[in-house]
This record gives sequence, C-alpha cells and structure tokens, in this order.
Amino acid sequence: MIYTVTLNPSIDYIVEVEFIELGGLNRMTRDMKFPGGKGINVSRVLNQLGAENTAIGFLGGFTGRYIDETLGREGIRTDFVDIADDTRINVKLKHGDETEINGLGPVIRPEETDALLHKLSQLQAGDIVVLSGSVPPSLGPGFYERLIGACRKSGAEFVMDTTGEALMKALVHRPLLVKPNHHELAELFGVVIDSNELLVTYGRKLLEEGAQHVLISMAGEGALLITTDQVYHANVPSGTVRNSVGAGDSMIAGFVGTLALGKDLLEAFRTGVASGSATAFSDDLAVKEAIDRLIPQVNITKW
Ligand SMILES: Nc1ncnc2c1ncn2[C@@H]1O[C@H](COP(=O)(O)OP(=O)(O)O)[C@@H](O)[C@H]1O
Ligand SMILES: O=P(O)(O)OC[C@H]1O[C@](O)(COP(=O)(O)O)[C@@H](O)[C@@H]1O
Repeated sequence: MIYTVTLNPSIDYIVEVEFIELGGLNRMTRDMKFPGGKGINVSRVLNQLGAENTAIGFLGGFTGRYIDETLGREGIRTDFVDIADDTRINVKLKHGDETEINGLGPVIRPEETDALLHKLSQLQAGDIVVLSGSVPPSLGPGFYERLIGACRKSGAEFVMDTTGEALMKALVHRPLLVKPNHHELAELFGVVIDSNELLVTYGRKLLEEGAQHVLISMAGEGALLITTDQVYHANVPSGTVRNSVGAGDSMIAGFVGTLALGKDLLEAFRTGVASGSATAFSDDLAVKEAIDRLIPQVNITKW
C-alpha cells in the first residue's frame, strides 16, 4: 500500500484576475477551490492511475472537512488525524504570472502528533510512504526525521519530497526517491548549476549520500533520472501551460504509482513526466485520460 503524508494540507484557492493593483479594489474573473498540499496531490493522481493508496496527515475545522469530503467523493481512502485548529487556505493568484501565498498552517497539539505517529507504527514492510510538503511551525524542525524513523522501523520504503536540511538529513535513511527541481538542487548545495554536467554531478551526490533514485525536474525543459548505473533524460510533451501547481507532485505520483503497479523504472519515469505535464496543461491535477494521451510523447534517452 502507498501512504501519502500531508502534515500541512490546504485548500488551494485559485483566483484569476485580469490585472492586479496593490492597495486597490480588484475583482476576480474566475475562482476555483481544490484540496491541496503536496501529499494530497500525490494521492489524487495515484488514484487516477489506479494505484491503491491512503492519504494521511492532519486535517481540522471546516477547511479540513471540505478536503476530506472532496477526497472521499473522488474515491480516495483517507485516514487523517482530526485536529482542533483549522487547516490552512493557500491562495494561488493568476494574473498572467502565478503568485502563491501559502498559509503557515494550524497549531498541532502533542496528542494529535502522537496519534499520527501511532498510525505510522502500523506500517508494514513493502509499504511505500510519500513524505512531502511543509511542516506546520508548531511541529518544529526535525519532525520528518521522526516520521522516517517510524517508516524504517517497520521496513516500509519512503519517498522524500522536501528541500534544504530536511532533505539532506533524510538521505542517510535511503529514500526510494528524491525529486528536487533544478533550482532546488542548486540551492541545496549552494551552487550555480549552469550546465547539464553540473546537474548530473550534483544529482549523483544525492545518490552517494543515500538516495536510491534521483529525479531532477526542470519544468518545461525536460527531466533527468539518475540511478547508480545510469543517467536518463526525458523530453517533456508540448502543450499550453494552464497551471503549474502540483506538477511536481503529479510527477512523483506517476513514478511511484507505476513502480507500485509492478512496471519497470523507465516506464515509471515516462509516466512521471507525462503526469507532471498533464497537470501543467490542466486547471486541476491530471486525470488518467490526459496522462495516457501524453505518455507516447515522452522520449527517454540514455545520457
Ligand atoms: N511548462 C511545462 N511544460 C511541460 N511540462 C511541464 C511544464 N512545467 C512542469 N511540467 C511537468 O511537470 C514536471 C514537474 O515540474 P517542475 O516545475 O519541474 O516541478 P516542481 O513543481 O516540483 O517545481 C516536469 O518534469 C514536467 O513533466
Ligand atoms: O507545485 P508543487 O510543489 O508540486 O506543490 C503544490 C502544493 O504545494 C502547496 O503549494 C503547499 O506547499 P507547502 O506545503 O510547501 O507550503 C499547495 O498549496 C499545493 O497544493
């Protein structure tokens, strides 16, 4: 079973305006609401791919109920810890460009934290846990390490999609997959990456530090898969970008879901890229038909 963990879910409130005047009255031309947060996005795309999964984490208040009900209507299994505070709302402002204003997140109480750790203590060998997104400030730094400890104790594999120190500290525990984008990779090592050779050099460092597979996404410019014995490059399909929120999460869902369905690594890479692009070309996250349509357009070459 795949479990996605979203410590800080959100309602993603997409607001479209023709132009924006700071300090003035602006009116929306369109608005949309989606259940969000990185793990939840992964679950929604896994569900499209037919990969069995359960979404867990913390949900609370009217915003939490909206998310749980919406996921339920999509047929996604959920097992969130019910918290006293309200789940956050993240604003995604579209005015030609995309401006994101993400909430800090609710206060999580000690008994709520214990309830989540208890759920993770029930994992089994063979399970895959996807850990992604920000940590509500009240949980403090280092919380991911506790979750990784719980996964490893049970023999479950884990995927880590976060940045900075939390990512670096996770590597020694041998994550099944890490997926920085090219900007995050450069920031992680405090370097400027201005060539494909450097991308591979720093991607390989993540392998040397312990990651089992490294995906480096480069938005519309392609993606790399780095394994211990090979580097592969994929082009991305072309299309009109409507929304880049959740493209990275969709890529992870495509990759992990395909592996969990028993397919090989390159099939997983191809589906990952197609899923990311299908989301980039949609208002909401990718649906199965859109992913299937793009898969034949992804060409993978050895580097
Ligand atoms: N402009 C785009 N055109 C086509 N595909 C895209 C585009 N932006 C994102 N994608 C797809 O989504 C994947 C992840 O996007 P990226 O923006 O690199 O990740 P993140 O959201 O983590 O920053 C890419 O590898 C690609 O498949
Ligand atoms: O575009 P990405 O990085 O795949 O993830 C998008 C998701 O991440 C969020 O921006 C939240 O990110 P954080 O958890 O890092 O605050 C959600 O609003 C959105 O659903």
